[in-house]
Amino acid sequence: MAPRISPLKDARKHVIAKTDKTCMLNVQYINAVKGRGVFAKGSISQGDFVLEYRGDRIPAVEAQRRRLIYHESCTAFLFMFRWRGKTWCIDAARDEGSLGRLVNDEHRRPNCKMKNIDVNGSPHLCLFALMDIKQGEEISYDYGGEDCPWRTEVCGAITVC
Ligand SMILES: C[S@@+](CC[C@H](N)C(=O)[O-])C[C@H]1O[C@@H](n2cnc3c(N)ncnc32)[C@H](O)[C@@H]1O
Repeated sequence: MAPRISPLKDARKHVIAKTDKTCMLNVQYINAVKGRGVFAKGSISQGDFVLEYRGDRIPAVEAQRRRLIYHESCTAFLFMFRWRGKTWCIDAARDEGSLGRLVNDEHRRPNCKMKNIDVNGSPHLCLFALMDIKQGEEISYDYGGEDCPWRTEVCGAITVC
């Protein structure tokens, strides 16, 4: 059997090639509230690189401008992060078929974590598995922040989460 490639090397390989692990992941429609999600087609081991959140990398000021002009459903694709002392954003609003933009939020028991990795001097947001993930499980991570309305609203009723 071929030796296991390190998760970081695997991430860099996919970042450079701009590819998703479509042999390991697929997209499924979940329901009208959540929309689509990304699911494991096979088992994923704790620590593995899962996918990159790909999109346009833009400075915070440009993200702010786009937030004002985008339809509300598109602002969910603006992922803010810090890099070298400044705030940046990956804007994945444009659907280019990448899987990263379709991963849903889970703040109680996420199975992945978003990490910022340096590839040839540029930051890239990559998901790594926090635990072993079984075939058929939904890939999730904690979006962070506190402004995710679905965490507290269920069919119009307010619940305590
Ligand atoms: C980055 S998109 C994720 C992909 C999205 N599900 C789709 O089908 O396009 C973020 C949006 O997905 C939905 N979403 C993400 N996590 C959710 C959750 N835990 N419960 C309900 N909706 C969620 C919200 O509508 C959110 O604005």
